[in-house]
Amino acid sequence: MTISLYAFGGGQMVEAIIRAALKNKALAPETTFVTDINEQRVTYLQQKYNITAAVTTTQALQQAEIILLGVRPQDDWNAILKTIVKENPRAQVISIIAGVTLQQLAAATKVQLALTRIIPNTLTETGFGYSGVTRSARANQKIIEPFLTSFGKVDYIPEEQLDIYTGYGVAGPNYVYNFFIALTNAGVLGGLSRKQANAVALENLKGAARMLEISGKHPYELLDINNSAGGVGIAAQHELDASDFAAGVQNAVLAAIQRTTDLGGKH
Ligand SMILES: NC(=O)C1=CN([C@@H]2O[C@H](COP(=O)(O)OP(=O)(O)OC[C@H]3O[C@@H](n4cnc5c(N)ncnc54)[C@H](O)[C@@H]3O)[C@@H](O)[C@H]2O)C=CC1
Ligand SMILES: O=C(O)[C@@H]1CCC=N1
Repeated sequence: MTISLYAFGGGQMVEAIIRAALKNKALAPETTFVTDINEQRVTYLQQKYNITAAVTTTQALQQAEIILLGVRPQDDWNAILKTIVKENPRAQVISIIAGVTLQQLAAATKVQLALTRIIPNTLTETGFGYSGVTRSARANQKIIEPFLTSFGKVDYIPEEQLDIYTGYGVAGPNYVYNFFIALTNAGVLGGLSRKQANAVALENLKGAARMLEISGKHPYELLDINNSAGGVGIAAQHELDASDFAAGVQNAVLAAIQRTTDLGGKH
């Protein structure tokens, strides 16, 4: 069964959510509405997904079961919440805005809305990737869950963990993309063609992930299998251990978590 949705902000993340939710039949094009201040986005979304996208459409807002807050922390979500209170205060309101807390959202209006905060992952169409989710007292899990699970796995977490989830989990594909680039460049440096290097790295990435999943082994145990005594793997391991590899990744994650908290705090 589909649910009607009205989204404020039709940027990258809302598009990724809608694409997966339409594909998985949690949304139907005829009851999916997006408003954006950018006319080009409106035209693009309309043409690509056959949904209604517009600069404003009050009637659709009044009828929506779920309202998605898809703007950035720096945008005027305060004014959007006031519009929601005026037009449809009973809807389930889901915010994907990084760093902005339930308390900050609630403080923008006098009426208590049915708020849920999520931090979605851009891997929406893959079936992988967790959204971190924190519900307010008024949120209705039964109504929102089929929608949430249509674009990723769902992890209900305490709100204090949402910023960590954002910098670590949701920015997570970024770290993997960077690792992939570093690795494939190494293959090319070693003498493989770009095509070969990409293909080998992708297989290894998928295979190693699967190995972690099916073996249940700690990665140190898997490394032990891959590193023969006095051999090739351990020579590479020595160089990695002597480098800033681990600290670089960890510092990047900590910076992303800090940036999430700063962004929310500023607005
Ligand atoms: N891109 C990502 O990987 C993730 C993004 N998020 C969150 O999603 C939100 C959107 O991020 P992106 O899609 O990457 O940004 P984006 O910049 O692509 O999208 C924001 C959209 O909101 C529109 N907008 C701004 N003010 C508006 C208003 N008052 N009314 C209607 N539309 C308005 C903009 O024109 C733009 O199209 C942010 O709050 C971000 O923290 C959350 C998880 C992951
Ligand atoms: O870069 C961003 O702001 C979004 C939020 C988390 C990941 N991407």
